Amino acid sequence: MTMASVGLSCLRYYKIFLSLAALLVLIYVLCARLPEVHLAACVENGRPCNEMWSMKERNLEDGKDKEMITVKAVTLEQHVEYTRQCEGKDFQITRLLGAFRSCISENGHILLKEYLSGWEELIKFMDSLGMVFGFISQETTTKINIMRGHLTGNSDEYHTLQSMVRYELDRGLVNFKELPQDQVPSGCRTLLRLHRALKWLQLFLYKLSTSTSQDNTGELCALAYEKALAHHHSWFVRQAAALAFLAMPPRRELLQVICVREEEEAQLVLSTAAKAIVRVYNLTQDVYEAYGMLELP
Ligand SMILES: CCCCCCCCCCCCC/C=C/[C@@H](O)[C@H](COP(=O)(O)O)NC(=O)CCCCCCCCCCCCCCC
Repeated sequence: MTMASVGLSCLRYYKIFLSLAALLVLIYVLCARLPEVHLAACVENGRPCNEMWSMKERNLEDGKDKEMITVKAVTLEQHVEYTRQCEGKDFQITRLLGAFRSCISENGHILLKEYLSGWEELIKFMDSLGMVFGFISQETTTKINIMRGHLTGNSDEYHTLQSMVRYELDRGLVNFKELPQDQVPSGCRTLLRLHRALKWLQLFLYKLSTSTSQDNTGELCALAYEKALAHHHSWFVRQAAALAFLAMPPRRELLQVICVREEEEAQLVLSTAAKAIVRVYNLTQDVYEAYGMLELP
């Protein structure tokens, strides 16, 4: 047997091994069972949410224009903030809304503690979808932990996004050229990763709010991902994300995790969440743009 033929057969085994590995990963992702999501026990003022919702909806005149939608959203915001409970669930859309709303201070600064609580709620959401989303949840947790590390002991400097940017820039802690291997990544760089993912989330929430039960949630995810995030990720991460999207639960199940039952309620909750996130996203984007930090390595 010549060296060339040994090399060729090794290459063949290597290819077979690679294909098998890819197939196994695919089967694992497709077969991983998402946890059984029971119908959410959504209680508001001691009554089932949908009952409360129909009452509220009846009290509002029906209208298709934007203004009417805003009126409805304001009503929802007031209610979800104080009374809406989704019993027995880790993830609470009220907490998510509360965090992303309250992270904007009166002068339009982003309060980091509240911002990170919003992210922690999103981690709970991902965790409730099962293991397939574990790597995304883990990556998010890593970024949150880096941020929490910065906040610990430097709470004044890291009180807001704006104070963090000033502090890190003044001390030369932001690296514009390359990611330093031997030091903790800066808050500016870390938050930028989360900020980019918020773009994905706002697009996804809007798509989900305007979709129907016929729409494939994985496709909605993928579309939003292509638009907002894919170009920031390596080839490997893009493949892993594509596999995770295949395992996205159907819309109906997602809505159960969010704890809404009726279509109208779903649209309101999702678009309200998207709006709250857009405000945070835009304010953050302005800061990163102003300091030329949108491409931090
Ligand atoms: C529930 C569905 C989840 C779909 C999530 C879509 C985003 C998918 C891509 C995430 C890939 C994460 C893998 C690692 C990426 C990192 O390379 C990359 C760059 O970091 P580096 O510069 O330090 O290397 N990291 C990141 O971009 C940070 C990604 C953070 C992902 C956050 C995703 C949040 C998803 C929240 C879903 C919640 C839906 C809520 C509905 C009410």
